[in-house]
Parts: sequence; C-alpha cells; structure tokens
Amino acid sequence: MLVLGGRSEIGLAVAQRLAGREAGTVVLAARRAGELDDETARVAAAGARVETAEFDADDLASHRPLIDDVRDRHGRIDVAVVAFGILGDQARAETDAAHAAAIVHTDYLAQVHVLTELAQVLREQGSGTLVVYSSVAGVRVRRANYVYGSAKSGLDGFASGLADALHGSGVRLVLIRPGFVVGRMTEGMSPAPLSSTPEQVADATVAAVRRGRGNADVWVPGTLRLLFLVLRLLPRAVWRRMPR
Ligand SMILES: CC(=O)CC(=O)SCCNC(=O)CCNC(=O)[C@H](O)C(C)(C)COP(=O)(O)OP(=O)(O)OC[C@H]1O[C@@H](n2cnc3c(N)ncnc32)[C@H](O)[C@@H]1OP(=O)(O)O
Repeated sequence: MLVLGGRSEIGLAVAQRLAGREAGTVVLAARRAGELDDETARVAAAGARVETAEFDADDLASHRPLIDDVRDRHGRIDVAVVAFGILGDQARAETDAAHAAAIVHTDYLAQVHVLTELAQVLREQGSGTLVVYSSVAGVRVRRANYVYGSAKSGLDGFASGLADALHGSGVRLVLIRPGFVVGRMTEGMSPAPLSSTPEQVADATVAAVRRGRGNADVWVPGTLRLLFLVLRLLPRAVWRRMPR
C-alpha cells in the first residue's frame, strides 16, 4: 500500500486500519521522509511493515520514478491513497496570484499528474485500488473558498472521468467527498455543520476499499449526498452568502 502524503491524518488512519494482510508493506511517502518516526511507529503498531520515501507532490517529474521504485521493490501496488493537500489562505489567494496558483497546483495539477501515472501502473498489473479525496467544497464552489473549491471541483471531475475510463480494467477508483473535517488541516476554524473526524473519513474509506468491486463514490457523512442535491439548487444570491 502506498500513502502519498504520508503525514496526512486521514492517510495514516486508513493505513492503520488496513495494516496487516490487506495492506502488505505500507510505504509512507512524504516531504522530509527522514522525520516520519512517529507515523512509522503508529502504522507498525497496527501490524504493518512500514517503509518511507521522499515525496514532494509539487515536483511532478518525481512522481513516476517513485511509483516505479515502489512497484519494482514490492512487485505490485495494491492500494494507493492520494492523501496530500493544502487548504491555503483564501483571503491571500484573492490578491496573491502565486498563492492561488500554488493551491491549485497541489490540490489539482499534482493530483491529476500522480493519478495518471498511478493509473498506468495499476492498469499494467490489471488490479489495484486508487483512493482520491475530493470535497464538498468542490461540489458547488462557494465564494468563501473558491480557490480551494475550484481545485476540488476539477479533481472531482477528473477522478470521476478516470473511474469511468478504468471500468473493466480491474482497477478501482474510490472517490471520497468529505465535508468539513475537524483536524490539523482546519485547526482554529469553527466546524461547519455535519463535520467529521479524520477517523470517520478513514472508516468510510476503508469500508469502500473492502467492498472490493467496482468504483465507489462515498460522501462523509452520507447525509451530505442528499443535502447537496438541495444546495445545488439554491439561488446564486443566497449561495454567495454561504459561510466557509
Ligand atoms: C461544509 C463545509 O464547509 C466543508 C468545507 O469547508 S470543505 C474544506 C475542508 N475539508 C475538505 O476539503 C475535505 C477534503 N480534504 C482533503 O482533500 C485533504 O487535503 C486530504 C484528505 C487530502 C488530507 O486531509 P488530512 O489528512 O486531514 O490533512 P493533513 O493532516 O493536513 O495532511 C495533509 C498532508 O499533505 C501534505 N502535503 C501538502 N502538500 C504536499 C506536497 N506538495 N507534497 C507532499 N505532501 C504534501 C502535507 O505535508 C500534510 O501533512 P503535513 O502538514 O503534516 O506535512
């Protein structure tokens, strides 16, 4: 199992749950890979053999060598969890074009790039599961976080199309759409209604991975699926006043 963003709270919680027979060796790929002792210990305590690898998602050229190296050393990649991301600073991104581009680079462009590379490798082996984290922020983009939301919107569309392209290949794509997640990424922010914890997002992810067949779209919590059917219909004048 490969966790891209090996320090991510959600990615680690998924690795802990799948540790053991299901995950095989867990490769935690992150920036500053030499400083992953705590993360390694947590996943190892859950029963996995753990390795670390240096990974900067923004360095697109490094994606394929990393994926090939992991595949070559372990023979295959059963589950790849794309768990890196940044929230960024919306207020700053509205006037600082470089910051806006940095958010979109990490949360959209780098995801598209790494998923395209992973999909090729998993197609070649004829099996495997890709886990992608979209967000309700991308289902209907809000004025209050439109830079991050636009990246998630693009990612959601890309991952949905990729899932369809993979249909029949033996490779599955599990697309997770969490609402507000109370964790390190949202530290200091007041939780939105229907928020969840990284553990709840991981539970939903693992349940979908274990289901074993076909692509999956998972909302966390599940009630957000229905709520967004309605929210998509709200008039623009109301929607633009929606808080973060
Ligand atoms: C109703 C509402 O109002 C709802 C909203 O607001 S939605 C807004 C909030 N919620 C969401 O968007 C849900 C979706 N979440 C995501 O997409 C997340 O980015 C994610 C699922 C991919 C990871 O979430 P997470 O595990 O909670 O995040 P977090 O613990 O901060 O880990 C992300 C890791 O990505 C890593 N990362 C970021 N950029 C990276 C890069 N260029 N290269 C490698 N790793 C990178 C970070 O290193 C970070 O770990 P550290 O900060 O410790 O280094």
